[in-house]
Parts: sequence; structure tokens; C-alpha cells
Amino acid sequence: MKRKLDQDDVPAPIAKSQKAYTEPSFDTFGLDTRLLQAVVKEGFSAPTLVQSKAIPLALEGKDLLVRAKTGSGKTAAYLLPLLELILRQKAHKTAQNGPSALLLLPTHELAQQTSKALDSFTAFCHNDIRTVDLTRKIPENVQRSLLASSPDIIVATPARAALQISASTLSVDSLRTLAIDEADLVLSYGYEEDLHNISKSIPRGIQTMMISATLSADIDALKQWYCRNPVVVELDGQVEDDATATQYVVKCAEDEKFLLAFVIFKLRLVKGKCIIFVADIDRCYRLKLFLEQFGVKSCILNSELPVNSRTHVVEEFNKNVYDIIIASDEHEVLGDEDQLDTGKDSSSTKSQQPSGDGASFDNPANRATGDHWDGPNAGPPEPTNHSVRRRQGKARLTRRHKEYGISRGIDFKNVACIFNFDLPQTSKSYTHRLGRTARAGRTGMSFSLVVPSAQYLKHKPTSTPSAQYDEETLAKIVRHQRKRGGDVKPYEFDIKQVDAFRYRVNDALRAVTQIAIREARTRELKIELLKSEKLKRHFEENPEDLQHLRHDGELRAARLQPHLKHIPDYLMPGNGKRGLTSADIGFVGFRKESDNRIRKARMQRRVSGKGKKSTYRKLDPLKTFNAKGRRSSS
Ligand SMILES: Nc1ncnc2c1ncn2[C@@H]1O[C@H](COP(=O)(O)OP(=O)(O)OP(=O)(O)O)[C@@H](O)[C@H]1O
Repeated sequence: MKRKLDQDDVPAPIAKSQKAYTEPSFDTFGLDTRLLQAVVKEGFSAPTLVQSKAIPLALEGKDLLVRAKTGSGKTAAYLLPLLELILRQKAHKTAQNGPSALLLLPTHELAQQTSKALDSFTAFCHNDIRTVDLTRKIPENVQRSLLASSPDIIVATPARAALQISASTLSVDSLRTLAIDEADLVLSYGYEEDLHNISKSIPRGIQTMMISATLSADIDALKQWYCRNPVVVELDGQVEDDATATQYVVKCAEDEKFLLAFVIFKLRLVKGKCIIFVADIDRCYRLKLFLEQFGVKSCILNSELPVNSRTHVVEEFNKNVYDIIIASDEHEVLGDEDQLDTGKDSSSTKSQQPSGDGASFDNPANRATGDHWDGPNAGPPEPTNHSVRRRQGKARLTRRHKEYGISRGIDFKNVACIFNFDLPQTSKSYTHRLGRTARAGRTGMSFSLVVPSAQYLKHKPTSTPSAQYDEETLAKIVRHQRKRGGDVKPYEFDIKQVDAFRYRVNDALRAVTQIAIREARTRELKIELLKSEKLKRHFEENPEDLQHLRHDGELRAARLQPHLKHIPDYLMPGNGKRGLTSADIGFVGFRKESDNRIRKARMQRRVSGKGKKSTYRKLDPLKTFNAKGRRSSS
């Protein structure tokens, strides 16, 4: 039975208001009081729309395909019923010896995030529900003993789960529920074979739930392997009516991206926390070093950093320790660890892996094969025409895959703005990036910079291959967002208003050389590895010390120019920041077009013989130098 829920299925108060946080309440689901306590502790006053639809169906034991907007609360929508069913089995003593639920996620970060959510929801269950996260980096023997101690829930990536099943360290005979979060992503991450193997091992007829903000035909294989007659809970359109993110786009030249970033972050035009998305790892460092010169602090998130550090950055950002994250949103940002960790031959899944892309030298998969990778110290080469063309060719082949990374599933809290410094390459990726703001019913905005094709490669030092298709991609994004009820508007803004800053911006850009980037990248990597070791050993015992570990320190690899941190008033657009959002209202540039009021008054006083006698002529060496006179006096 494939049933698409529609407006009539929504309980009356929700249908009328379309608000995520109205009736019914969590009490109506018949959840265990311990879970309800946890829900209150989490601050969830009422279920979101997807929760109010999915939880009752899941409690009935139905297979579910859940598609709802990013940030709409899908995690609790499948975790709460799953936990409730386990508690019921335990209460009725029908639970078998062994795990009842297997949760599969595409990346280690998402697995750890889900484990944390499980910990929160089971906070009042004491030891009644035990979870083992197979993505945690713990010694093999410790993991084996944890698995042997009959945990209730296993959280893993498909590769980790398949490995333990094949080694017979994970028994799946007792499973009652299987949930796959970001279901479309697990396939594109190259887990197809693992998923197929798992499907052959698990008992027939168990309940399966597949969840994502963008479920599509991509998951047909999964449905075939796992689902009986799934109920499709598809809330996309309904929730999007409530879309709370305002979306702006600015067309600008390649170097102007840096100018705009300077204006927005130095003049604090965006209030609150912001995630800046860039095309690749080098761009992360280029932008960080650039902003650093103006005293704007930011931290970096990319695939090169150890997973502990990445998780720590997100946690600290969520605790409001940092305001700006610069993230490279390449495919491998969160993925591929399994292939590397387990040393597993990825050839069988290679067709699913991106074979290379605009940032191919950043790809750990490529490091393993040696493609385009000369080690972190070498850094990526400056793109030559030939390499650009070759990478663009590959990019075309793999554009579908180039949408992964931190834009998927990570629960960044209270993000005010998504700044697409580099436009993503697909509309789907844009949707997921956008989903990092306006979460849980809050508001937010996105700001995307688009390079018109005529401007592409016009300023090579700041160019990125991904910008070649910006206009084409923007057209798709606009169409896609319109379908979802969103509106991508041009940002009304006169770039001449900030012309006075160009000189400083160019000065700062010149300091951010390829060598500076390479050094910063290597340094950061070393520091993070060191921190990560410490995180493992020391901070498990001293969690409070984690507070002192900051990720937004200065890299100081670029030439230091302290004067750039200060913005003199004369450079500010007339009318201050407001001048940047409305029509031209008296901009004050380097050179005044009209006469200077003070100088004019001084001249008038001089002409009329009043006031102090000007020393101007005397001080001007070109006008006062008199070689003859000086010779005679000496
Ligand atoms: N009923 C609720 N009331 C208030 N906040 C909620 C509720 N349910 C979830 N949230 C919060 O909303 C945020 C987003 O939830 P969640 O991560 O589950 O969204 P998601 O739909 O899975 O997003 P994504 O598609 O990006 O993975 C989280 O911070 C979560 O704590």
C-alpha cells in the first residue's frame, strides 16, 4: 500500500495553521513517560508536522518512507517510536537477546549526532536502553565486548555494520527495526554493496524506515531490498509553504566575492551565526586568511580535519562559541572514512564514488589512489588551463555527486545566515545547504554569490572552476525553489557603495598567496591532529577543558597587516551600513568629487587675510626647494 498523506490527514489544528508547533501534543502518541520527560527536557513543546504524522504510523509497525523539509525534526520522528517499541518489548518481556534496532547513516558525524540524540531521548531510561555506535574510534576488542553485551540499538555506517555482520561480531537475528537516515545519500556514498549484503542478513519482514529531505527515485534499490509496502510520508510541499528562509542572490565578479565578504563580515551586516560555503578546501583557507587580516575570526570545517575536531567545531558552534564557520562542501567532507579506516578495497563500489571533481586533489579517495594528490605539504597546484579543463571535464561527469558534505543532516543550531560564497553545483545541494538555517521553525536567510559567465576566469587568483556553471545552476535553483514554495530574490545593492574598500581588499588578497594557503592548511592539519589526540586521551576525563580548545585562532600564515583591522570612517559608505542596502545616499570615497568643506573655509579665510597663515606652501618641498638659495646660505 503506497499512500501519500495529504492535507486531510492532518489533525485539524495543524491543517488550519500549517504551523509546525501546534497541536497535537506528544502526550497523544502514548509514549512512555520516560521518553516524554526527555522530550520536555529537550524543550520540544509540541511535535512538528512530520513527527505528528510519522510517529503514530511507526508505532503501528508500518514501513515508512519519510520525506520532509530539512530541519523539520525528522530525527525524533523515527527515534521516538523506535525507542517506544523497544521499551514496550522490554515491558512485555518480548525482547530477544541482541540488538532490536539498527540505524544506518552515511557518515561518522551523522552517526555520532544520532547517538547523541539517542542519549538525550533515553536520558530517563537509565540503563534500560543501551546503544553502541560502531563509528566510534575505540579498540577492536572493546567494540567486540560492547557488541557481545547485548545492546539494544546499533548505530553505524553501512560499511561498519556490514563488516561486523560478516565477521559475526554483530548478530542481526533479533532485529525488529531498521532505519536508514539520509537514505538517498547512503547510496551515492558508495554503500550499495554493503546495503545489499546487510539486506540479505537481516530477518525478513522487520520494520524499515527511510528518511531524507530529498528522497527520489535514487532509493528504488533500497525499497526493493528492505521495504514491504511502505507508507510514504511526504510533507515537502506542505512544510515549504511555511518556508522561513529568505533567499538572496548577488551577481558579481570573482574578486568582488571577497569584497562582499569583507563588507558583510567586517561591517557586521549579518547579525548572528553564519555558515560560509566554499567550493574546496583551499578556498576555506583563502577566505579564512583573507578575513583574518581584517580581524574577522572564523573556523574551518573540511574533510581534511579529523572527525573529532569536526564534531567539536559543530558542537562549539552550537554552543555559540563561534559565529562564522567556513565549510568546504565537497563530497568527502563527511564521508569515505570507512574505506580509508578499514583499508577496504573500494573497487567494488567505485562506480558510486566520484571519480574526481573540481576539488579532486582534496579527495581522500584520490589520496588513496594517488590521483592528483601530492601530500598535504605539497598542496594543490595553481590550476593551469590544462588541469582546469581536465577537472572541469570530470566535474561534468560527477556533478550529481558533488553535493555532499556538511550540508547534509548536520544539526547546526540557530544559524542566521547561509552564505554561498561559491554556489553549489546542484539545486539539491543548494536545498540542503539552505536547510542548515531556518531549522525547527526558526527564521533565517541565505545569500548566494553568482559569477556571470562573462566574468568567469577574469580574475584568476580568485577564480574557482565550479563558478563556470553558476548561471546555469542558478536557473535550476530558482526553478527548484519555486516548486518548493521558496523565492530566490536578487539583493538590491549598489556595488559602487563599497568601491572605497577595493584597495584594502586587493591588498589583503595579495597577502593570501598560494604558499600562505598551503602553509596554513598544513599547520591547521597538524594542530588539529594534535588536538584530536588530546581530545581522545585527555578530554574524555576532563570534558570542561574542551572549552579552552578553540578552532577559530589565527592561522597567521599570510603577511600580517595590522592596519587592515581598522576601518577609518572616511571609507564607510555615506549613511553607514544603511547605505549598503538602499539607493545611493552620499557615499564618501577616497577622492572627493565635490570640494572639501573644511579646506574651502580655510582657503576663504586665507584670501580674506583672517585666521592662521597657511604653512602649506612651506611644507611642500616641490614648491619651496631652492637650490641656489641653499647653496648661498651654506
Ligand atoms: N518538536 C520539536 N520542537 C522543537 N524543536 C524540535 C522539535 N523536533 C526537533 N526539534 C529540533 O529541530 C532541529 C532540527 O531537527 P532534526 O535534526 O531532526 O531535523 P531534520 O529534519 O532531521 O533535518 P535534516 O534534514 O537537516 O537532517 C533540532 O535542533 C531539534 O532539536
